[in-house]
Amino acid sequence: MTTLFSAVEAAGAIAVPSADSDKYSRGVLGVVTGSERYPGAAVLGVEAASRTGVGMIRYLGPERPAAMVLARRPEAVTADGRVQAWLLGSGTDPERDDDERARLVGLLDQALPTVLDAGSLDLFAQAKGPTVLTPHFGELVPVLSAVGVETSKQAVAADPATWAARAAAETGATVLLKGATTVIADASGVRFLVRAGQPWLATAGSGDVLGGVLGALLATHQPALAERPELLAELAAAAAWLHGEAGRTASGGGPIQALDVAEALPAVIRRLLVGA
Ligand SMILES: NC(=O)C1=CN([C@@H]2O[C@H](COP(=O)(O)OP(=O)(O)OC[C@H]3O[C@@H](n4cnc5c(N)ncnc54)[C@H](OP(=O)(O)O)[C@@H]3O)[C@@H](O)[C@H]2O)[C@@H](O)CC1
Ligand SMILES: Nc1ncnc2c1ncn2[C@@H]1O[C@H](COP(=O)(O)OP(=O)(O)O)[C@@H](O)[C@H]1O
Repeated sequence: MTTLFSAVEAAGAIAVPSADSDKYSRGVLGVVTGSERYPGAAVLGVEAASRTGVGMIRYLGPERPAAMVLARRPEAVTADGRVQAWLLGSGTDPERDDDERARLVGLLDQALPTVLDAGSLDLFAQAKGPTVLTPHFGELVPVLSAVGVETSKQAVAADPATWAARAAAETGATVLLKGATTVIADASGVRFLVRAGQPWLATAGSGDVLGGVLGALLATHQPALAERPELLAELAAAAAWLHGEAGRTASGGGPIQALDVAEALPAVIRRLLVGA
């Protein structure tokens, strides 16, 4: 059944720390995003994840984006270690060498909750854990083509719900198809429509911020996801709702940049949790 996702449901997706929480029990998000060409995507995703709330972020991407991530967020850790969920692909190139492919496949073999965005969308068949694909209309076309379904960006734009459901059915992943209305579909069909955002969100890097929000929600719900797979679509919808609402809050009717959206997240979450 499809429902329009609500603020109450989004509030339920926030993992609030308790007196016995520590940074590991809250959840660690591993991030492999950004490249020489698009280093900013790494900064945007890490900033968004950190402002959504997570115990720790391990940024494990290339050197230049890593330096930029640390300059913006010294809290990020660039050493290998325990991780509860992965965010892969924003700002990366799907034209990777064999070593990089083997490394990413190795991460996917861990079967942890994973967001596959942008340059990592082609790895959906290698993902072993609960996986959310986060394409825009243009990016859904090659995902479908890889499973033998030919379509076009125009066809997807004309009927996003149908194509999101088809992609979920064919790939076995949960699909978050971005747009003015974001569609979340899983194996049971279209689960949620999210219309929290507004057109000022159509700005470069906005999707990289969404990836960070979703990564944080997966990392903070890893044990629950293992018990309740249908939670994945709920978390994806919550991420789209938080992203949209943060965009609306940051904008107030005027222009915004992607980083503004990430910075507005704590206020949006505070309003959801304590109504202030
Ligand atoms: N600061 C940074 O580091 C930033 C880094 N970024 C990173 O850049 C990488 C590439 O991102 P990208 O998918 O936007 O690819 P890009 O080559 O621009 O477009 C290819 C074609 O796709 C289409 N298309 C694009 N968007 C669409 C949409 N929303 N809805 C529908 N269609 C859309 C459009 O097709 P057309 O307009 O020709 O129909 C366009 O020609 C990716 O890794 C991302 O994370 C970006 O987030 C920006 C900030
Ligand atoms: N007209 C719109 N109204 C509301 N939200 C939008 C609109 N256009 C884009 N968005 C949102 O902005 C984000 C754009 O993501 P994406 O296309 O991946 O951009 P980028 O690659 O620049 O990060 C998505 O979350 C999408 O839902």
